[in-house]
Amino acid sequence: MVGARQCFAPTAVIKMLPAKEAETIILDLVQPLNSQQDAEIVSLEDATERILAKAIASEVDFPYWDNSAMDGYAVHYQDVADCTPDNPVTLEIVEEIPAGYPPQKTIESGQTARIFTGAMLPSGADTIVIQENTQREDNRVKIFASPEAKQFVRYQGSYYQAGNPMLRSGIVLQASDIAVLATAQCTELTVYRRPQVAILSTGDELVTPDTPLQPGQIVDSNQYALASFVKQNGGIPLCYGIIPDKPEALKNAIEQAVNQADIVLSTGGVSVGDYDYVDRILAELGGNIHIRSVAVKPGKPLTVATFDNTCLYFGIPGNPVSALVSCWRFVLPALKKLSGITDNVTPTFVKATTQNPLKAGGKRETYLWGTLEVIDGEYQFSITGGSHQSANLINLAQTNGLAVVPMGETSIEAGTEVMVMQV
Ligand SMILES: Nc1nc2c(c(=O)[nH]1)N[C@H]1C(S)=C(S)[C@@H](COP(=O)(O)OP(=O)(O)OC[C@H]3O[C@@H](n4cnc5c(N)ncnc54)[C@H](O)[C@@H]3O)O[C@H]1N2
Ligand code: MOO
Ligand SMILES: [Mg+2]
Repeated sequence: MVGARQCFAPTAVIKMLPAKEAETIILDLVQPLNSQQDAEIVSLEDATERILAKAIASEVDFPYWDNSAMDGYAVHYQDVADCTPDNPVTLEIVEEIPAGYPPQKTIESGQTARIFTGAMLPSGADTIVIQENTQREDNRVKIFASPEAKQFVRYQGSYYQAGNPMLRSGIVLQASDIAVLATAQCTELTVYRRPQVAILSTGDELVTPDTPLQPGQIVDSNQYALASFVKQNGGIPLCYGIIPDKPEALKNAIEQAVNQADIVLSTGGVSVGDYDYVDRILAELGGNIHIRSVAVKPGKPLTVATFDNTCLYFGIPGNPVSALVSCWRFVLPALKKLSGITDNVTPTFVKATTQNPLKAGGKRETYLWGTLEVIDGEYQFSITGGSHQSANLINLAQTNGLAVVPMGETSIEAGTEVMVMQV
């Protein structure tokens, strides 16, 4: 726990933690959902983007049966091992096997079956000759080229053998996984329940978007931004709306949220102003405060607290850009780990060439928003035009990358390398 701050003590006593250190502390605080108590059954149709809570093994081999990979003829390899265009071999066609129908006959030496892609290989045959290398004459076929032994046969179990591990728990199910599950005939799966994330906007100046603005008011954009962020990342947003800067009202709302949600995100009220009550209330409610400030711009005030290991609380700054940067940089890894995801929970940083000079104050790791593109196979970063102040959410729209100017550095020249966080 970072040293406790007196409620209205000077800000100088609050230690700004480097981003990486804060990320480590936060991830250490996160207790992933329990794969039994926090799991639910979903149908395959509803499983996309859900996180597997129970590893999957199939009771059936794949391919299920030996079958043909091509349209052609099923043969004994020995019968056709030496054919050439000048010295073809003629075989008797004893059966036609379309996909979906079991073969009725055993192929003897000198015989063949007409076969189609996906159809079961008849017993006796071990190789497929593609029809391009043949010429049919009634119930006979001439083979003009020798295949390789076992060519174009997809053997039972050659891709997967029943009982082996198929999909591990902790993965986010994508279309390719869904295909595997369908093939394994898993029509119902055990996935982690979605985490519940309470969202509170604090501030007397805030109104909902449908309210005509009175002087001094501002629309509560954070509620919508954070709800969207939570949904995008598999959580259930519990929208608590606007809570006034009144300690009692705020305390009640925070207490309720902490009791209801896995994660609570409040915005505003975490800096040093006289109406910034969040830290004090968290302490009064018995929260264990681990972080109060991070060396990140925008997003310096960040309170991270835990309640009896059942709820992780993020007191996020009110400025709208700071709020989203804090979510991308610090809340997302926590949300992913809590959700049961086991791999790649931390943000992805890629090396890019910046098209523009990047400026920073040097005291904090600075995140500048813009566009990340791949041009001629290399990442290029273009900073968004306009003000990069934390209140300017307008030019944050369509951002897909945040260029990072490290702490201690004040500029990065155009045309040089910069690390960019993908968002
Ligand atoms: N003397 C100092 N003042 C400030 C410092 C400091 O170190 N010393 N830090 C500044 C920084 S950095 C930030 S970031 C903000 C953080 O302030 P709070 O988290 O306490 O947030 P508020 O004061 O409540 O609001 C800040 C700003 O954001 C607007 N806001 C708040 N909530 C919303 C919302 N839901 N939707 C849209 N906009 C919102 C609010 O109107 C304020 O303009 O503190 C600086 N001050
Ligand atoms: O850190 Mo504050 O978020 O600069 O605006
Ligand atoms: Mg404030």
